[in-house]
Amino acid sequence: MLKQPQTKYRAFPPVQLEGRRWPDAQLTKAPVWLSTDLRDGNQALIEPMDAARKLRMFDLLVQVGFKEIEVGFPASSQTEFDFVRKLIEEGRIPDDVTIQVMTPAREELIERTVQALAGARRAIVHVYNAVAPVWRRVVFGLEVPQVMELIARHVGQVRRLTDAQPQTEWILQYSPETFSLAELEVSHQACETAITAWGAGRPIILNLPTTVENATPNVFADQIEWMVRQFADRPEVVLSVHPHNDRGTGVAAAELAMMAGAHRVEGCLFGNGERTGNLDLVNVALNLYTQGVDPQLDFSDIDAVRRTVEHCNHLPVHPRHPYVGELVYTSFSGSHQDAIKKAFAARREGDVWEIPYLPIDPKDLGRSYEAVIRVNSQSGKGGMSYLLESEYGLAMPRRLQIEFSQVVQRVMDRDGKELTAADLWQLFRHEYGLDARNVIQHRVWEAAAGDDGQRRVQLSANIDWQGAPCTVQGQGNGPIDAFASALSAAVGCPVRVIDYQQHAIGEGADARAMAYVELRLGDSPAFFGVGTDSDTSAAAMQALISGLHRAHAAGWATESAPEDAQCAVVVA
Ligand SMILES: CC(=O)SCCNC(=O)CCNC(=O)[C@H](O)C(C)(C)COP(=O)(O)OP(=O)(O)OC[C@H]1O[C@@H](n2cnc3c(N)ncnc32)[C@H](O)[C@@H]1OP(=O)(O)O
Ligand SMILES: CC(C)C(=O)C(=O)O
Repeated sequence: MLKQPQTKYRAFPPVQLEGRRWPDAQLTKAPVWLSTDLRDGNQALIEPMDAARKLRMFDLLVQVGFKEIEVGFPASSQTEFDFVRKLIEEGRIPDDVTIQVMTPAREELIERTVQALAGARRAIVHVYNAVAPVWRRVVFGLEVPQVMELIARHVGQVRRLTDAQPQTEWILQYSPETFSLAELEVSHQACETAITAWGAGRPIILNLPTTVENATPNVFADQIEWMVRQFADRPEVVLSVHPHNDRGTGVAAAELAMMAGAHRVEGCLFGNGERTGNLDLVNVALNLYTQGVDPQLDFSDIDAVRRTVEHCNHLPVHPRHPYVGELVYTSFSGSHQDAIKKAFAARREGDVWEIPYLPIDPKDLGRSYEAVIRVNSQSGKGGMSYLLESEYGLAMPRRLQIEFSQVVQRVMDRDGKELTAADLWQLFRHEYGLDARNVIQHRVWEAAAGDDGQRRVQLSANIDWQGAPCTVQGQGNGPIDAFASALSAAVGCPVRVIDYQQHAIGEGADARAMAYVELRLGDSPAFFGVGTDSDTSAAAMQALISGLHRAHAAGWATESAPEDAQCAVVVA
């Protein structure tokens, strides 16, 4: 790269526009959309579409809701010509859809183009020629007056040929190709020349392209507002824009152009097209949708649209592509996951969509919440607890989330891979011994009230303590308290329950209790235990043993069992 790029490149000059209004405009309705997937998109493909792929794309565009579709460049090849004939002759164009075809300003090509449209109910003939200085000088070798003469002659020819087929309702589209690179006065003169040659007052679309993006989108917006002012009092003129994406700002250019007064927008699905692509129409449409504006295009099964587009174009859509990419609704990072999880929990039916890091509800586009949160080494407790809650119904207490996320992090640090919900669930079951059946049997009965008059219960349980069956007994103000005191006696060290929470998972006959206990063994730090059972007391007791096992496994143990222990629990 050059140290002094100004010796080779120069900035496009800003537009001198007094009192520009577009910066204050707000987009409140959808533009007229024109899909050029079958023309500009197609001409950029490694393998242009055959008839079958073209038809599939056409049907998709109709189904999504496009009312104007550029179906090809009939003079370019027999395939293109035949495709247009097929649509017309087989009656495949719905009454509310208008097809458009493109031709350069060349006599024999215009003639063939109009022939291709014979019998169409309504059609847009799209004539283009480049108007920017470099093209005039290098490509055509024409001065401005000769460019105007070229337009007048060829638009006049389109008029004569189409007038001879009055059964079709004709619209002319004229594109001063390379508009964004041209002097505004020259583009304006080119458009006026086309209007005059077509016949003042007859419907015409003036389509203003950034054939190659060459400036920041505000410059394009200025250019469009300047043109809008020239045609403000001519209702027969539809001002259209056709952005490309060379600087990566095709969408911004289209949006600012709409704010500047463009009525119509041309582009392709997911931004296929020459070089870095045409404007991505899905992106603009869904940007409108997220502002509460009906885009008049239906992407409620966006993945089906993507699959068809990938099939027709033989090109993949990037996993990070706005709204549609495989990863665009996924958060891996902990702080994002935490915010998303909290926002989902706070959200009530009918609320305005306010979920952090998710500009749109994936469900509106037919995507599930499944992929919203995925867990890797950048994740925290929020992410893994969201997955365990959404997939397995676990409502883990906050401190358990913190404890288990350290277990998850250790596995991540070791393996460095993503953990799925199923992986996390397996790790959780293993860590908290959910598959072990530690409480084999238990019995609880009322004991005489204590001196304080409070209720006392007596509990006896057959448990499996580290592979050895034994019976423990204890008393307390409820089954959990009684079981804690039974275990204290059995292990010879006080088992203190700091916190206990329980909830159901599943419904009806399949419902199970999920119990979470936080305990200390003697002076140990707090450990969580988790238990599950169809019986709520059994679940709680399982959780206590689970916590005890974990404390024990971490090296916290009594020195020896007291002599009056009900069973010979051997603790290391
Ligand atoms: C920005 C855009 O997307 S514009 C659309 C571009 N799309 C396509 O080109 C796809 C289809 N094109 C084709 O199949 C072919 O190019 C055809 C059939 C149109 C023409 O093929 P050819 O006659 O072999 O010409 P070629 O492809 O080399 O085109 C260049 C010629 O057309 C002229 N030309 C280019 N654009 C235009 C135009 N809009 N109006 C008039 N003449 C034009 C060039 O000056 C050049 O003329 P020259 O041969 O006298 O120097
Ligand atoms: C609108 C036409 C001429 C076009 O495809 C372009 O300029 O990119």
